[in-house]
Amino acid sequence: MTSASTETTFGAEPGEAGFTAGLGKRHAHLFEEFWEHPFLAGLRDGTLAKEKVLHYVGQDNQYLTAYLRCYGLGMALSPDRRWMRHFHDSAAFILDDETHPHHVMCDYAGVAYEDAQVERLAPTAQAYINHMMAAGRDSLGVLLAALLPCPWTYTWAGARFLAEARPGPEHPFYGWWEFYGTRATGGVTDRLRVLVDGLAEDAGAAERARMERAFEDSCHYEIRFWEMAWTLEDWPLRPRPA
Ligand SMILES: Cc1ncc(C[n+]2csc(CCO)c2C)c(N)n1
Repeated sequence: MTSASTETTFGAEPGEAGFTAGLGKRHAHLFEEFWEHPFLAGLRDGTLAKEKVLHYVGQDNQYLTAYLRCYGLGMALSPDRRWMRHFHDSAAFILDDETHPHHVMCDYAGVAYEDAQVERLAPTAQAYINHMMAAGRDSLGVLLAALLPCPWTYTWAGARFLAEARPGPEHPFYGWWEFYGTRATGGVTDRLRVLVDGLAEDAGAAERARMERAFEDSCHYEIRFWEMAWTLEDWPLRPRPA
């Protein structure tokens, strides 16, 4: 980490010429695939089977716990207290606010939030988590690049759906869409993009390439996470013999 990266502007707007703008352009097809996935389409038209929604909630709660641990890795890699404040505030947001979309989904499924929790991670959720945790053993830049598709895909899709469909409170997933399309929009994603842009400026070509690969893999995992919920993915490939 060079001293220049500690001067990263916190809270500025990401520039269109920056590293993350390039990531967004080069991997735009993955954002479209994310958008087109039948699970997200079901969140748009409100037709999702309850068991798919519940599978998602159980796995996603574990995913958020792992995301919090990644903030812990970020805290350990933080060059100064401004960075620590960033991870501290970001962790508080997940702990205090990000359970809301899960509550919306549990209400839809008619199941108490506590009863939707699971112990065991499905293969895709486990693989995504392992990928993020491994990025945290590389560098702050690679870690944050791996963490970026998470808010970027959700807030992008949220803002797009709110603008295109203008759903009202009668929509069964209104609170979910409103959370990612409004409350978590911009702020979370733009702040992270500014940080990744600053770190990429200081990184050498090899580290920038690892940042891009980490970002791309996380985009794929975001799509696979929908697929995991859609197919009720679990470890056994076939039912146990009787
Ligand atoms: C698989 C998966 N990907 C993204 C999110 C959304 N999300 C989770 S943590 C975070 C960062 C901001 O607090 C955001 C936007 C999710 N819930 N599950």
